[in-house]
Amino acid sequence: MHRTTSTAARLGRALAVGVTAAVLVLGGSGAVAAPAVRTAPAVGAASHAGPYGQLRTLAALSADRLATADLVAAAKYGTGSPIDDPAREQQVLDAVSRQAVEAGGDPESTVRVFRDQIEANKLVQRALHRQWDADPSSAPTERPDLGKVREEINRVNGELVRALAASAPTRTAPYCDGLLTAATAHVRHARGLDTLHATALRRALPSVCG
Ligand SMILES: C=C(O[C@@H]1C=C(C(=O)O)C=C[C@H]1O)C(=O)O
Repeated sequence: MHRTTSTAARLGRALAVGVTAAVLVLGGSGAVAAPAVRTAPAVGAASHAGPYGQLRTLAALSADRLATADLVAAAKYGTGSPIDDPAREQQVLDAVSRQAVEAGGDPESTVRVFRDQIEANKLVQRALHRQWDADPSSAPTERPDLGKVREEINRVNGELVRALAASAPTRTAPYCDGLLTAATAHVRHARGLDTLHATALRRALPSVCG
């Protein structure tokens, strides 16, 4: 019988693709911090990369951010904490708006991109909660620390803000949509994303171009 991928397997895959997951796992013997590992392509290089490389960096960072949705979903599952947290969302949007100005980017378009990033994250969380409700044996057996996962989200947010600022001319170019589609497909295959995460990745990116 088909069995839904466990959270541990997903976390392993997230680590394998290089997403930092400094996750505090709560266990009977106390808290164990998983190792923090390297992340996506160096964003400092994004401004030197060509248009396709810049868009691939944006897609890769968006996939990094989406990988955290599995951990957030596990952190909230069975706790009564809602998937939607409007206060936290506002904090994220205020922070990225400030960071965009610091990075020489456009705060309005940065906020638009992050609204989509947040919707994509919640899309994954909702789907996983539905899966776990339908098949409790597939539900996570460990609960990540939401505060630690949010630290990781904040870190990816900062990288994404800087990558957006560094790719401003590419993002308003007429070829942006086509290149972004190709870059998204590349990241999907390189990361081995399943249908849910591939769908969410597309949901994360429609405001990048234009
Ligand atoms: C990721 C979380 O879940 C939702 C998605 C958010 C995001 O993508 O930044 C923020 C708040 C929540 O609405 C969270 O609660 O931290």
